[in-house]
Amino acid sequence: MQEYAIIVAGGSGSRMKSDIPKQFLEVNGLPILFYTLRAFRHYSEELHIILVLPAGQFPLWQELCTKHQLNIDYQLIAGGETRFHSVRNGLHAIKGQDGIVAVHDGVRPVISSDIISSGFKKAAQSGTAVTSVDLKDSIRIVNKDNTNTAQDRSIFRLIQTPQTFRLDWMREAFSAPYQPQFTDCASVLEAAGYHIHLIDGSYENIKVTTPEDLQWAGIYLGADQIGVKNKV
Ligand SMILES: Nc1ccn([C@@H]2O[C@H](COP(=O)(O)OP(=O)(O)OP(=O)(O)O)[C@@H](O)[C@H]2O)c(=O)n1
Ligand SMILES: C[C@](O)(CO)[C@H](O)COP(=O)(O)O
Repeated sequence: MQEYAIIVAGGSGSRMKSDIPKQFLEVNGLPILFYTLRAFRHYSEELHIILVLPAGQFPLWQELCTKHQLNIDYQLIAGGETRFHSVRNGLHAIKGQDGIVAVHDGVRPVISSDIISSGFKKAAQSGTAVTSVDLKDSIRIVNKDNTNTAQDRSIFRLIQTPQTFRLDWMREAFSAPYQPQFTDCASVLEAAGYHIHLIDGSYENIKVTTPEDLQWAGIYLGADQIGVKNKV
């Protein structure tokens, strides 16, 4: 079965508060997005990779590819208004009938081949595979009257990407109108009635969102000895 990866990097990065789009910020001398693309290409030479970027960022991206000599085969597609729309644009670029699609945040550069592979295997068996980890902190719910109450954290999981699905199920789910609660692909597939299967992610698989995340990305991507498998 053909495997596809949609790497979404069409956001504005408002929480990073940087002049340069966060997916282009350098970590250990290379743009974040390079590590993500290389991790997926490292997983498989056969993988059809679709990169989704805001159309206005295409020229800057091309400059960076030339500067850093990025030599990876992928298809470039324009992003949309929200993550949901960017994923949908990526899906429209897929012409085949059958396949398995992994959707991954461009700003999660510390992703291993093992996790990518588990997602494709689980989705090929069961249709859905969503990466997740246990919570390590205690959590409390803030009530309407501004009091707060402890929660049982064992019933929660933190959701990461890749999120991997059957292509036909994704197409059906993403034909629905956008809803604000669609913060990831799993919520879209769930709304379409599909059961979401969780697989293990990793604590290193951080989403670079706010400035301090850059330091952790630098440590993980530069580390030899702390179990990170996708160092480039
Ligand atoms: N219209 C959008 C919005 C988000 N994304 C992508 O979805 C991923 C997760 O989103 P997030 O970390 O929130 O990125 P931004 O939307 O860029 O950041 P912020 O919310 O701080 O503005 C990122 O790789 C981002 O580029 C996208 O492809 N298209
Ligand atoms: C898709 C995601 O990374 C899963 O944790 C997350 O939902 C993205 O949220 P964001 O607010 O768009 O960063």
